[in-house]
Amino acid sequence: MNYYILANPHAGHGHGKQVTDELTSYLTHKKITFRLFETHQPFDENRLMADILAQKTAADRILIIGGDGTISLSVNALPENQAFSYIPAGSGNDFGRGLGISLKDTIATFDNIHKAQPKEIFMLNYVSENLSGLATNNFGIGLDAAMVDATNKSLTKGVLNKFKSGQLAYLLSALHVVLIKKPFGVTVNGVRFDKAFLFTMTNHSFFGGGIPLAPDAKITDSDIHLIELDRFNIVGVFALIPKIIQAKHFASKHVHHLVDKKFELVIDSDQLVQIDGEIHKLKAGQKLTVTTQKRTILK
Ligand SMILES: Nc1ncnc2c1ncn2[C@@H]1O[C@H](COP(=O)(O)OP(=O)(O)OP(=O)(O)O)[C@@H](O)[C@H]1O
Repeated sequence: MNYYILANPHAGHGHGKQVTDELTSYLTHKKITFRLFETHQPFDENRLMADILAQKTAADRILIIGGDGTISLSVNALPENQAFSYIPAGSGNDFGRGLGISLKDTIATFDNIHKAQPKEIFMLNYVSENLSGLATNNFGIGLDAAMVDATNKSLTKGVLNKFKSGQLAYLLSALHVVLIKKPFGVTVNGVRFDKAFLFTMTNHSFFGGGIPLAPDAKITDSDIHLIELDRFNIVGVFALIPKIIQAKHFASKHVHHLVDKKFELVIDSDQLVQIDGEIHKLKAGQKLTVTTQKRTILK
């Protein structure tokens, strides 16, 4: 049995390389055979995963090293029945947090992987006219999409990530976007929201680098958690931000928490959406269906 490792050395501003070097030295020392496939440019995961799938045998294992972007792209390139393992090496690492994997101890994480039995987890499966795929973390319309868009464009993120403050970068972008983002209308599973502001679906707890947006969501079940925040007065919205970080936001009457196996929704106006931190567009009037898909992990 060989490990086929897909690694993003640039994840976590170079942490991906550190983790990969540490792991490959350990594997060599332990005489565990592996082949390493490193990304050479953004969005290389699809090509590398195709190479891996063409070369590996049924007995071989796939191990992914990187952040939330790497795992999302990699999983989208994997067939539904292909098991995988994951070692987080990004800045936000929400998927790693959702899995309950150590974000620090690479070797302990690998030792667990090496002796693991297959486990079922669930991911969001989204389908609309122009947009379909799997989300390993979350699918957000409105505020978080605007926030991710602003954060991606912001120089601030690069500076703050050097100090390992990815969460702070998201927070600062959020503060700015909260002031300028307009609410939107949406109908979801027959429920109407006229002033949706934050509208995010997830099936594990974490968002934006460790913020517990859906504290009771579990990656091991097929429930999808939808968190909707109405746009109300701006002072109130700002006051909710620390409550979200402390997982106390469900006490607010402006926060709605829907849990279901399937969400069907239509938005009233074109909106940016963020899917695992990547920005896309969803058009007004287009039906979006979100369910879950079962995947197998060794962790
Ligand atoms: N060789 C490369 N050179 C430059 N960028 C790369 C390379 N390989 C991958 N990337 C890009 O690296 C980026 C960061 O990857 P990833 O999202 O996994 O880590 P992160 O952003 O540091 O962590 P997180 O998403 O957990 O906050 C992705 O946008 C990916 O496209």
